Amino acid sequence: MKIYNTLTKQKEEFKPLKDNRVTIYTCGPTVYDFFHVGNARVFITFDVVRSYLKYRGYDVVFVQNFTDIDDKMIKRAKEEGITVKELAERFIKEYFTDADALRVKRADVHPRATEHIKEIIELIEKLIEKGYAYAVDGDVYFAARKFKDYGKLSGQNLEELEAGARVEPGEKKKDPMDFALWKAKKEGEPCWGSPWGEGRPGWHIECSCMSMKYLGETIDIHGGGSDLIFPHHENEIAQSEAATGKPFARYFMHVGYLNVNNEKMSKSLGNFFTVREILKEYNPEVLRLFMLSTHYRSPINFSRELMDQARSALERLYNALYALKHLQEVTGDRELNQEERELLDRLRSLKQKFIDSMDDDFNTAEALGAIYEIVREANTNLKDTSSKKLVTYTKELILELGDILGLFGDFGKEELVDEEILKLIEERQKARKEKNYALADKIRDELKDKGVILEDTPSGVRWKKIK
Ligand SMILES: Nc1ncnc2c1ncn2[C@@H]1O[C@H](COP(=O)(O)OP(=O)(O)OP(=O)(O)O)[C@@H](O)[C@H]1O
Ligand SMILES: [Zn+2]
Repeated sequence: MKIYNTLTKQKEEFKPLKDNRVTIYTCGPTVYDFFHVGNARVFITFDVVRSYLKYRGYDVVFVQNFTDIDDKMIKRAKEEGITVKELAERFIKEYFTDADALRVKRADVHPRATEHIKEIIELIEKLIEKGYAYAVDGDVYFAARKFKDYGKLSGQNLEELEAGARVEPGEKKKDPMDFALWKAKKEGEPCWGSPWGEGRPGWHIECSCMSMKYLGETIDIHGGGSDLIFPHHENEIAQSEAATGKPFARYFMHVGYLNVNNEKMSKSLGNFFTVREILKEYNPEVLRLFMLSTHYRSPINFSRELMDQARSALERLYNALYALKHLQEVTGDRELNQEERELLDRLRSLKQKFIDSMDDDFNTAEALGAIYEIVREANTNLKDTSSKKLVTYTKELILELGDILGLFGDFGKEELVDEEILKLIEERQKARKEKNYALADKIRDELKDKGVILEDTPSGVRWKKIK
């Protein structure tokens, strides 16, 4: 299988460092607010990467941190009149609520920066010892120029890096390219004791430290959004490789931006929707299907129109599954005939197409294409005279492939009806009997708003719930 590696700017054959074991670290959220749909793209992408690697038989160890101390955290805590710790506790909880709703599986470890201060200090001490870092008045900086490979990830040379570098007010670095490992305490800020006085860690060092602690000095895959390539991941490489003399991560994967009107969705621009808001309107799988319909490295534009299209596509997929479930009940158990064997061959090659697409740098858009083709084959070729074996195979295949993408988790849950819905369906049936089609349509719309889709079949009305 191939992965596009930002380090080499090309697709490379993926081979884990150690046998079958794959170690992944992704940069998680700064927990000062609810996360937005742009952040969710990264979480969903790596959720799929992880579950596909597992599907392919790898033993995956996955770590995603929480940044629970930085300028944004301090500022927001002040505004809210609470401590940074209270703020972090609150939004870590909210993160899990939303991530669970999106069916993003929990990482094996979710380490927090503030719980690794001791290890962070040890790493900084090591960098000072090796001559890569220096302390000035309680701050510690990394001397970027000392690390000869600085710029290798973002592909920038020294002049370009110098042109972009600047010294912020209050910083005491010797060179604009240097960056902070430790920041001396400012009045009213949370702080920890250190050999350089009270202070707090910089942002980049936490990830180097926690990645190495939980996954080893060299890991297989390091990921995040493309905005992290520079300076965050560049600095992580410099710090870690300067300390160990070993490669930090073998493959860097970066997720493209989720945009709104061609501008990156971000809190600072104010053009964001939280996942919490979006899930009031859409089923979580609609958001997943929407995201996965584009390759993870390409930009996506977020819009209601595209979300609505994803909703219709998801409905069609569920419809096909329900139709297959119905067929399972009415078909007979017999061996496949010639035509059916040919159909089975086509279904098997579509499964292979799914795998080939995912093997090609996790091309979920094409992989979904294979699922749509399987559904098309099912819709046109399977009927109540088909072999039950083939019907079952097709249904299970769609569920198996969908599961890798975190889809169809609602399948089979339609029996959990609420009373109100049943009552409305009954009223609509009554209206139809009385030929009061205006009322019947009104009720159908009302149900639709509740996410209930009705289907009138010769054997009566069937329905399912998709938000
Ligand atoms: N619009 C976006 N599209 C894709 N990924 C994004 C987007 N915005 C943020 N990310 C990613 O989300 C993850 C969580 O990061 P973090 O919580 O620091 O977000 P953030 O930088 O505060 O977001 P914002 O850019 O809105 O301030 C990071 O991997 C980041 O690269
Ligand atoms: Zn990070």
